[in-house]
Amino acid sequence: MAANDRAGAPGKSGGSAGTDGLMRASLSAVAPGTALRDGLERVLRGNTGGLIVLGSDKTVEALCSGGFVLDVEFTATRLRELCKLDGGIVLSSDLSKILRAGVQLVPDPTIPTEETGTRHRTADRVSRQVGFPVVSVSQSMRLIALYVDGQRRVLEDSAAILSRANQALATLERYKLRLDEVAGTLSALEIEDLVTVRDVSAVAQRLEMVRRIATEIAEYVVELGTDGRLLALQLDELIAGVEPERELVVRDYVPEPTAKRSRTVDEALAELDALTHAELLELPTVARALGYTG
Ligand SMILES: Nc1ncnc2c1ncn2[C@@H]1O[C@H](COP(=O)(O)OP(=O)(O)OP(=O)(O)O)[C@@H](O)[C@H]1O
Repeated sequence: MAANDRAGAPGKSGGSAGTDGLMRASLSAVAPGTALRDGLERVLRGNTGGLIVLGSDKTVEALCSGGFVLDVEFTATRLRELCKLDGGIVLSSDLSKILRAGVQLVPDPTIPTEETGTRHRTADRVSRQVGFPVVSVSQSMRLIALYVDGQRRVLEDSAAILSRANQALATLERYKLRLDEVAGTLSALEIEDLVTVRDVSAVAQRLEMVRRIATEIAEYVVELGTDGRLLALQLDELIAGVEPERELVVRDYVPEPTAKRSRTVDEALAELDALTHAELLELPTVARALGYTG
C-alpha cells in the first residue's frame, strides 16, 4: 500500500485539540482515498456490518474479551474479511495494524448512550470510555458512523458533501466580493482621514463572515479527503490574505485604552469570534465587539 493512502492516526481524546480537533482528525482518517475508508466501504457493500476501534492501549485491552489476537498489517480487504466474524475489530493507534478481530467489547454499561442496537450502543460507550474513535458499520441501516468523545457523525458519500460544499463556496464568493467592496471603501476613507466606526465595523463584519464560511468549507475538505482537492484549491485562492487582514484591521482600529475600558487585539478577535450569526449581522454589535461603546 502506498504511504499516502494510509490514514493518519487521529489519536485519543484528552489532547489539546479537544473534541472538535479529534473529530476532524478522525474524519480525515476515514476520508475517501484512505485505505481505512476503502475497507469500510467494502464492509458496507459486503453487507456484514462492523465495529472497529481506531486505536489500542491498556484501557482498550481491558474491554476486550475473546476473539483473536492477530497483529497483522492493515489492508482494506483484510478488514472486509475480518468483519465477517461476529464481534469487533481493534486497530493499532497508528492505524497501520489490525491487532484483534472477533472480540467481544465489554464497556461500562452505566455509561449513558442514546444509541439503539447493541453494535451502536457499544461503539458509543467504547469511544466515551477509552477515548479512541470507534466506527460502526450498520448492517440493517447500511451506514457508516463515527463515534468520537460522545459525538456521532454519519459518513456521507462524496457527492452529497460536494453538493453542500459547492453551495458554501458560492456563498463565500459573494461574501468575498462584498468584503472587497467595503475594504476598498475603507482604504479610500483612510486616505482622506474620514473613517467612521461604521466603516470599520462593516469591514470587520465581512471579514468574520468570510472566515466563518471558509472554516465550514475547510471541514468539508477534510471530510472529502482526496475528493476534495479541487475544493481545497478554490478555497485557498478565495481566502488568501483574509486571516492576516482580519488581524490587521482589528490591530489598527481597536480603540485606545482608557481608564474605564481597554480591549486587546486578541480580546477583540475573540469577541468577534463569539458573536452569534444574528449578532454578526448587526453593525452596532460588531462595533461593541471591537471595543467601541456608546
Ligand atoms: N459488545 C460487542 N462487541 C463486539 N461486537 C458486537 C458487540 N455488540 C454487537 N456487536 C456486533 O454487532 C453485531 C450485530 O448486533 P445487533 O444486531 O445487536 O446490532 P445492531 O445494533 O442492530 O446492528 P446493525 O445496525 O448492524 O443491524 C453482532 O453480531 C456483533 O458482531
